[in-house]
Amino acid sequence: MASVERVRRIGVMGGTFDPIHHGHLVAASEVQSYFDLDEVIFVPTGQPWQKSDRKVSPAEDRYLMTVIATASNPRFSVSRVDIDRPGPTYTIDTLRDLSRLYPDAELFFITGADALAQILTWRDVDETFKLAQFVGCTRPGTEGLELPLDQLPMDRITLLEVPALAISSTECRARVAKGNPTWYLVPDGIVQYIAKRELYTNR
Ligand SMILES: Nc1ncnc2c1ncn2[C@@H]1O[C@H](COP(=O)(O)OP(=O)(O)OP(=O)(O)O)[C@@H](O)[C@H]1O
Ligand SMILES: O=C(O)c1ccc[n+]([C@@H]2O[C@H](COP(=O)([O-])O)[C@@H](O)[C@H]2O)c1
Repeated sequence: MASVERVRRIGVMGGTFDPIHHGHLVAASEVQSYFDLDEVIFVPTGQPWQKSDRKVSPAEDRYLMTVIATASNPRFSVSRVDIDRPGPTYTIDTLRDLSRLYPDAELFFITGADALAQILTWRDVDETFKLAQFVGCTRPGTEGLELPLDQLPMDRITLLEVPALAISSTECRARVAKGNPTWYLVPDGIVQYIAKRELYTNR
């Protein structure tokens, strides 16, 4: 009897990753395991339009850091779709591009609770929910955050408790600027890449 092939399940972890840290990696790993995902694709943003009030490192640096941080996990990969698309980055475009590349796959877009709480401000959000299921991971500091539950399609959203890592890219950048260590907050290769490229030194 011919075996029935399971639909491929792909996680999509979008982020600015400036820099990528262990909070991102643990969230992706937990969602991969919980939903038995075949793969998690990390997608660094091109131009994060909701962060236009701050200086964001060059996309190639953020892309390379994401490659370095994910290289050792056989289920993790990195996509350039957002950094190669000109203009502001919208998740609707990310998911359209990935749906074209993986037409038969089921997509799971992974966010932290803070990003999920802002999701109604995203472009074409109704359409976005049609292209992927959403997974909102708990994140320290977001405990009191109110999700607009009555306005969200909760049948397309799973809230997942992940091991709490109180790490943010903002804190990592601030530590580098002050000369404090980031060892063990980010993978070793990222500490070394930040030093080599002199990122976040405000020079
Ligand atoms: N420690 C964490 N635990 C769980 N999710 C996280 C954590 N840090 C970031 N995320 C989620 O990862 C995604 C990408 O995050 P992003 O690259 O903006 O990192 P960040 O640490 O929030 O950055 P910044 O401090 O610069 O705003 C977002 O959905 C965010 O909510
Ligand atoms: O689609 C949008 O309008 C939109 C607005 C803000 C953020 N996002 C996406 O949310 C993910 C996390 O974003 P950030 O800025 O918190 O790193 C990343 O994939 C962004 O492209 C998407």
